[in-house]
Amino acid sequence: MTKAIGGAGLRGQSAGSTALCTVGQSGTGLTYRGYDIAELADKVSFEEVAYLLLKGELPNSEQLANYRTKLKGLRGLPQPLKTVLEQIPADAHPMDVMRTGASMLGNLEPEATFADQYEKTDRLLAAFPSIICYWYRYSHDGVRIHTETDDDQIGAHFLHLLHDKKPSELHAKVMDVSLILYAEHEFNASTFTARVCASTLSDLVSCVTGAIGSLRGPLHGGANEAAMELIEELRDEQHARATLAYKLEHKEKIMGFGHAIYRESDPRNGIIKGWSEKLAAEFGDDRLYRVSVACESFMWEQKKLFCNADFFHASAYHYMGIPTKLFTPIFVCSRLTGWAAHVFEQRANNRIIRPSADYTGPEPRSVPDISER
Ligand SMILES: CC(=O)SCCNC(=O)CCNC(=O)[C@H](O)C(C)(C)COP(=O)(O)OP(=O)(O)OC[C@H]1O[C@@H](n2cnc3c(N)ncnc32)[C@H](O)[C@@H]1OP(=O)(O)O
Ligand SMILES: O=C([O-])CC(=O)C(=O)O
Repeated sequence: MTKAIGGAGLRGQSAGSTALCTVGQSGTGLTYRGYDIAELADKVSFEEVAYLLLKGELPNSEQLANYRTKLKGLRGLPQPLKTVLEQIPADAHPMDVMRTGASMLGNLEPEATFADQYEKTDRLLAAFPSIICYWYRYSHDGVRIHTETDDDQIGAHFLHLLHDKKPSELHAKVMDVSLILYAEHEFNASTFTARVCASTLSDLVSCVTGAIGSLRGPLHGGANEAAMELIEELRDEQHARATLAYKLEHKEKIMGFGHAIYRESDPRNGIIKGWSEKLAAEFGDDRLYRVSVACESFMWEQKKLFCNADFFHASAYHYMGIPTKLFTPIFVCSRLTGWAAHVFEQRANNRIIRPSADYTGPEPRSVPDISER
């Protein structure tokens, strides 16, 4: 549940309207076009959620089959894009790779008119896992991968490209759920970036590359990687509590905790936490899961701070063999759907977004000659 909040960061102020999502308004906290996140994560696939967000309603069986076939056909990367990806060093930030990859694709396949927006979004949706995995496998393993797998689901396709083999049913399911959880979240910082860009009547890829830049920061999407860096250092529950106590005493932010809108819990957390527990059991070493649970209880006891969507994603992704540096790019592969749906919505009822500022500078004065400064 939300409580009234105000102050810096435009907190608590409405910056527009949307039919896509509610955050903190319904009993359980998060809905996409009226559907509760828990029900979506339980009953449908990410491709159905993408269709829902982008086209307005869940697809029927035939529409879903056609949509999957279409997306599968768009996974290949043009040679000039592969050539660019091959120039990017292994120690580059993978979110910079995503930004450059999206931007290069936008150069090669520009959005000629807004009527192309659905086609261009589907292309990005299909190509993003290929972009990040092509760069990762080339720069880290020295191989040029073929990016067109026959996996029905985008999550399974990502794992297939990354590990060069089809994922287990469990891993494919968890990736699918993860993509659903990350798909959309109202006027968060990256989506708002996309909408501001869209409001100038810019092109879709510019909106998306700007949004990638906003998502990159550790206060937003980058928190799942920062959470992993924290938990991998924790030996056991006692060490977890002592480490957090030290950090809180030194006024450090604990990444993966807290939220700008939710006040008591993030409805995505319980879902990914449940899958992380299952993955821990399969993995055969549950240390990361146990220390994460210890962090969760400690932070609630001490600060009434709760895990957001990112915290248990860290252990879940790690158990599936995903390198930490690829965590936030996966968020991009999912959130693209929300960003694009917001761009469509902004374009359909546009006025340039241009707020005012409260001036705090000097009173009007005249320019002194340079010899007097
Ligand atoms: C998918 C996502 O993007 S979810 C967000 C991912 N980001 C993170 O996990 C980063 C860590 N969390 C944070 O930095 C913040 O909680 C944010 C950025 C998510 C929200 O920021 P705000 O809206 O400013 O937080 P909020 O107003 O609730 O903060 C209240 C108090 O709790 C503190 N606080 C909030 N989160 C944390 C945290 N993770 N660790 C320690 N203290 C915290 C704040 O410093 C603030 O203290 P103060 O009143 O003494 O200044
Ligand atoms: O809503 C926010 O501010 C951040 C968030 O959880 C998200 O974008 O998923």
